[in-house]
Amino acid sequence: MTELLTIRGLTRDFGGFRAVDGVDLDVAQGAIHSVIGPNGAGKSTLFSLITGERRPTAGTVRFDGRDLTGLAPHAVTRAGLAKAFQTTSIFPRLTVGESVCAALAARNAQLRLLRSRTKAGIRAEAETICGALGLAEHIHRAGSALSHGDQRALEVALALATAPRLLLLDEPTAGMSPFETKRVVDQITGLARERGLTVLFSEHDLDTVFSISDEVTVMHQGRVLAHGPAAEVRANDEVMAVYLGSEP
Ligand SMILES: Nc1ncnc2c1ncn2[C@@H]1O[C@H](COP(=O)(O)OP(=O)(O)OP(=O)(O)O)[C@@H](O)[C@H]1O
Repeated sequence: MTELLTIRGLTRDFGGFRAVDGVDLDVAQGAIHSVIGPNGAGKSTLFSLITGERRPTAGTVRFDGRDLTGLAPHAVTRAGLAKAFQTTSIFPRLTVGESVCAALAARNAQLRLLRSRTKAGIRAEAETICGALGLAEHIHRAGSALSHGDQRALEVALALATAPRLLLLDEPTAGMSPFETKRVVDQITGLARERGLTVLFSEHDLDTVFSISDEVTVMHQGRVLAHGPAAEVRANDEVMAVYLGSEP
């Protein structure tokens, strides 16, 4: 299988504390790959090293054969990697449709596609993205008026508007009810399969992880404790001991 993202020896120190410690990670093209681990394992820090929000102390990040190590976030996005939930990225006063159109227009301007795309074309693409995330009925509502689950779906829509090849989702279901969790997870999985998107996500809910992941990487104290196909990781006693020992 072709690897889209290849991480080697990725390390990040905060003062004398090593939050991410020599992580190797391969994400295959088209895979849904999750990173799990107890609180403080280093998942969010790892993601921020991939997106360029933080610079690694050591190690490399390669994406589709290109070295992205230490690049600024906008350069990483331009390379085809988008992360949802890194900030509250929705525009509260714009409607859902306007927000997605703004994100699409920004991407087109960046790629100098503006002249080849009509406003109607952008609106049609925004409608497709909103429809895929269950937001069609909210297209004329302000982002701030949406439920928590719909706001998260909008954040995924904004990330998708950058036309990524790899979508990074940091705890996509945090704070959601079981009903909302199922809806968002089904939509993300459906989108990924339909568009051939590669997804790397961190998640606390193990039922979600094992139901949708092709591959699972388990982190503990900044290191990779285990990785492999979801069924294999689930059957790993050491992994379960870490969870039972440190998770409520
Ligand atoms: N800016 C920082 N300065 C100092 N220490 C930090 C900083 N950011 C994170 N850490 C520490 O690094 C470790 C890893 O944190 P990180 O947020 O990456 O873990 P996590 O696996 O994402 O946790 P959670 O599941 O709770 O979100 C933690 O011990 C945290 O306290």
